[in-house]
Amino acid sequence: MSADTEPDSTPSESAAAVSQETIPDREDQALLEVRDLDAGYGDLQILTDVDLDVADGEYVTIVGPNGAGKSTVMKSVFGLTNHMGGTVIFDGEDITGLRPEEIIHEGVGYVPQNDNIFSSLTVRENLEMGAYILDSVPQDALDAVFERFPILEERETQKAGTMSGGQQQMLAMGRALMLDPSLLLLDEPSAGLAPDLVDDMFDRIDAINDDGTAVLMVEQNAKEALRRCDRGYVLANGQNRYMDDGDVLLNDEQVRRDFLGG
Ligand SMILES: Nc1ncnc2c1ncn2[C@@H]1O[C@H](COP(=O)(O)OP(=O)(O)OP(=O)(O)O)[C@@H](O)[C@H]1O
Repeated sequence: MSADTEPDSTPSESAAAVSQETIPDREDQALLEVRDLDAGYGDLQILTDVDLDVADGEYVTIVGPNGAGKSTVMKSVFGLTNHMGGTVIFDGEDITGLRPEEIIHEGVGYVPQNDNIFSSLTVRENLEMGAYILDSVPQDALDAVFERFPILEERETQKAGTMSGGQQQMLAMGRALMLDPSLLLLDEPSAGLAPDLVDDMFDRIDAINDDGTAVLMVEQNAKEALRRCDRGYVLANGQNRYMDDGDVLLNDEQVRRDFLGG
């Protein structure tokens, strides 16, 4: 569904339409706080007044129609869009307008949807690139990634571009985990995966989150994402529409009808 054909939904009774009043009070444990974010590309504004919170260790997902601006939210948190207004606070620091290299330093890892590996480099070289901001590659981080994704150790010397889609996605995640981020941004991690690999990918994301890393994920596979996450946001036309616990959104009649295909 394109942005200009999005349904003109109104808040339903159960799922909470987002306003400052409905954002939970997570002041004590807030890791990421996005407030009134306006952002876009060049002069083109895509996001308007977007609010979003991720608590320490929380698993949050953003769903919504094609072109809603979901990826733009992720890119904006990671300093890859033109910032036009509002603030992004991470772990108590104002990271609004910082460059991606600076944001990585703060503890945010980002796995983009496309072009998320270096195809001509080996698996190991890709992982080492994940730690490029450090003077040397931390062996314990490499060991932890290999432990989490044993296939990457098996394929250590293989050119990344020759691996399957699922393995490349694991590599992209592994690279982002090399700096042990406290927040991992995942843009469409199941995109392009064979159906039998999608569940495995979601299980791996669950495991990363269970080990304490907060996750902010954009997914087209909205129902499964809402099933797995703690809390979800529905974004449409570059604006917040709903925010609630994943299962509340999943079971909300209007959200289902307008955004989840019934
Ligand atoms: N680099 C760019 N330059 C200009 N416009 C862009 C750029 N990237 C995205 N857009 C536009 O921003 C809008 C939001 O795109 P975005 O990719 O954030 O949406 P999305 O919700 O992630 O969609 P999808 O589910 O299709 O990936 C779209 O109209 C898109 O065409």
